[in-house]
Amino acid sequence: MEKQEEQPWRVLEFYSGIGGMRYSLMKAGVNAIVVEAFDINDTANDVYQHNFGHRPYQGNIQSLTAADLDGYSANVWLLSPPCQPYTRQGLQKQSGDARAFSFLQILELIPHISQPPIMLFVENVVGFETSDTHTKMMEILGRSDFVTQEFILTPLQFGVPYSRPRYFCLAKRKPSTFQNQLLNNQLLWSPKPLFGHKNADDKVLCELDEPQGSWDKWLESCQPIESFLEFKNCSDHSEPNFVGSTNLSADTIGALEEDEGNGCCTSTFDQYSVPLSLIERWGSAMDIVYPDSKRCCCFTKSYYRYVKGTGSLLATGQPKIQDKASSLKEQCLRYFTPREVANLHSLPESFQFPQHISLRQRYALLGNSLSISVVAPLLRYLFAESS
Ligand SMILES: C[S@@+](CC[C@H](N)C(=O)[O-])C[C@H]1O[C@@H](n2cnc3c(N)ncnc32)[C@H](O)[C@@H]1O
Repeated sequence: MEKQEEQPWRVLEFYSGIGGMRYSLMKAGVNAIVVEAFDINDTANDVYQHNFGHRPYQGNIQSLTAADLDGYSANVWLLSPPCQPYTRQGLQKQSGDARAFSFLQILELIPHISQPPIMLFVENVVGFETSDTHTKMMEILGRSDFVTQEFILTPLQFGVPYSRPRYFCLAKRKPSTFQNQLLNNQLLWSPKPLFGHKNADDKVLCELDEPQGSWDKWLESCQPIESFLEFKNCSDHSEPNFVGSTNLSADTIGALEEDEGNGCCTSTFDQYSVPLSLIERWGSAMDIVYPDSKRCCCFTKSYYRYVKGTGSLLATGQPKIQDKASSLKEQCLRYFTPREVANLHSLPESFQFPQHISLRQRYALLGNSLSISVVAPLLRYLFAESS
């Protein structure tokens, strides 16, 4: 779809979830409107509607036709398709996984749309870039006259103490061009081009190629986890030790009340403490961080349901027992609250869950979402200097 000067870009948000792409677009500050969002999940759509006042189209993306898409006169597509076909925990069936069908099918429609999108943005897990779905995506984009630049980036590179490396594909249809055309057809591991490093010479290009080993060097410039917490202490429920003057968010209180209503919690903060039985059984597999840590692990949709590999736990014990030798039981371990996970995903303060969304659903929806601190600068770069 061609665009008139000064008109806002018309965006379609596929696999919208709780709206991470839309928040990123807002944060990027580009002149764009989301003309429709699409998600099959009722609960995700409740949250999206609660925050944006618009309910996404609730159907299977696989059933959309070229005529349906023509009807939106959109010129930008944002897509964050399911990642299970490519995750290490999954069976890695890639394009053979039913959850990958809708993504390939929607891309296959591009040549059949009377005015195809000018820009495309795809987010997925690391591992996608070596999948056969990726090969097919690149083949369709090439056939449809798109030029691509790909990135693997993590919030750690943007000052956020959160390790969530993700794959991103930015695509522009000719004659549109990227700000830095030297990076066409490359996979980059550095955010430098997003910060206006326009004239990439060979030296910079080598640096951009560095795989993840070098991520540690970004840690020093990250804020401590403490800046993302809404409360610190899990041991003394009568006197919660709030960080700064912040009170618990309406979100957290909502989740607590709702779960108390189900009779599964006796004291306000109990549901965030890690039970001793879990510590005894899984202690050695837990990723434990402290308020002054500069890194925590990726929160997945199974956080709070399973311990291993689903996200970090917070030790809120006194600094003097912050050493490995001290018993885990003394370290006062707790889960990050949904609001804290939202903060680490850089969702805005205004983001809220409707009351009826349970604690587990909140974690699941957040685990599926994305880092706005990473996606916003990528979108700004994608939209820049488009001709
Ligand atoms: C990785 S999540 C994307 C989350 C989103 N970016 C956010 O910020 O919350 C994938 C989303 O795609 C939705 N989904 C998966 N398959 C779908 C399909 N065939 N049609 C419509 N939505 C689908 C899921 O319900 C889920 O919300």
